Amino acid sequence: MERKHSSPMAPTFMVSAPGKVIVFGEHAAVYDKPAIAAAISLRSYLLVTTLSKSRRTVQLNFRDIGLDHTWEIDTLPWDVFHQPSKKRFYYSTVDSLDPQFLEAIMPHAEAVSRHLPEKQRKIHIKSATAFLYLFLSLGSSKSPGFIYTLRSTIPIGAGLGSSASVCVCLSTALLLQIRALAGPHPDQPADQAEMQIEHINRWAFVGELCIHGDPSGIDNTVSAGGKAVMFQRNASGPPSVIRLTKFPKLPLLLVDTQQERSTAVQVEKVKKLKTNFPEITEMILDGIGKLATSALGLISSADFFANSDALGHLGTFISINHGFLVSLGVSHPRLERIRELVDYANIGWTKLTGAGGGGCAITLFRTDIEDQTTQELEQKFTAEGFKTYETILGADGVGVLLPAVFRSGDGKAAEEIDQEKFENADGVQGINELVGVGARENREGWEFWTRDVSPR
Ligand SMILES: Nc1ncnc2c1ncn2[C@@H]1O[C@H](COP(=O)(O)OP(=O)(O)O)[C@@H](O)[C@H]1O
Ligand SMILES: C[C@@](O)(CCOP(=O)(O)O)CC(=O)O
Repeated sequence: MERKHSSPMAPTFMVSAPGKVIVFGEHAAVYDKPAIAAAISLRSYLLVTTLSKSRRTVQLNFRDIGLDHTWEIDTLPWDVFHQPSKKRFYYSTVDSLDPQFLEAIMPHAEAVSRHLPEKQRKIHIKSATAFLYLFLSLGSSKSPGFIYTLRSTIPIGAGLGSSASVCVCLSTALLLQIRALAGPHPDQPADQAEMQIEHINRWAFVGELCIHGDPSGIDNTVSAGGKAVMFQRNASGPPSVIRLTKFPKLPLLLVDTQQERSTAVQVEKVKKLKTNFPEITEMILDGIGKLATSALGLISSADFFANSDALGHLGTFISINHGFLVSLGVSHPRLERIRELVDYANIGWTKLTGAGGGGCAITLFRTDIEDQTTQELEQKFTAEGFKTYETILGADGVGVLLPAVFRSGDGKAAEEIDQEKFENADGVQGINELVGVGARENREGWEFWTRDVSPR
């Protein structure tokens, strides 16, 4: 209730960024091989409330993981982050974390969730570290107080890029607050939008570094820009990103093993394999990269849907990619069970997506499948404790709702999204109904940075 008495200095606003599926190339992407990923319709939403001048606190309220912590702005290590020799700017490229910054943040990050078991607290500390690193890098000691409330419809740690989408939301909100972003707006020149997406993406990558250690950058790249991309990290410079503007609407099923795992652990597993068996691991990673390149050739061909063999070829690439990932040791019996059920029903081709070790699998359907067959399969998945998702590939990237008010096109009154409504939205459906991007017809307000769509 106290909130109602405060007089906000800036309007409450919201940002949103999508999750993703990696269609080809996970793990190999970390070792500079090409990979293909597409944004999906599941998203994270971050509501930013500005406090009155007298309240010099910053509150991080990550509802889905139960993290709620408030820091006094004046006690944060601004002097360390703002030393002239180390100060970074909104347009800076940061590709590694500064140990001195991390050391300065640590006592503040470790102050969170002291009442919780160690395993859960560790997750909270990582999220808090990512937030504080970005807040101190981009913000100012003179900053007013804020509340950052996050809710997501992306399952956490399931290989669908939940962490990247959170980092893209944080980076966008902070860049908007320091007025480093002029958009998005409908008349924005494409090259300006492209540059702003790039700034968002660079800082989101810094957040990913805090959560993961050694991310390739593919997740934040596709979450920030949306649609689909061919991504290749480059040891000696910025990654190459090819926007796939004509990515086909593939008939995909997404199945979640509901088996917990961490991206950092799976990436570490592959690193160890590479250290112990460098030649053979390099061969596998190289094979995965070649599959991504071949798949790109296939889906870019003008007659992809007209050619009756093309979908089958793509499916074969998916099966081979999964086989390679099994060889890297990042599958899981629950993922293999999904593959077994799909293979047995003979309805398509399956691979794990994301880091593996649990998480999700994607199945590319054949075209001639009866509805009844897929329904029976989905029932089997449910009976065995899997969760299926329907999603659309090629969703919009990061978007903004500023102020956090919806105006319906049908003459209804404007609807304000306040802290309380957002916190109390009931589950995924409640979030989608309250703030969902494109979830309701005739709803105006959300704006997206639109990438240069000229083919590259
Ligand atoms: N909804 C969320 N709220 C807060 N933190 C989140 C959320 N989703 C993801 N994260 C952060 O990202 C981590 C999961 O990242 P990761 O293991 O890479 O899974 P994913 O494959 O979904 O990205 C979590 O431990 C947490 O730190
Ligand atoms: C395994 C990897 O290629 C993808 C990880 O995806 P996710 O965090 O599981 O959504 C790691 C990376 O590219 O950073």
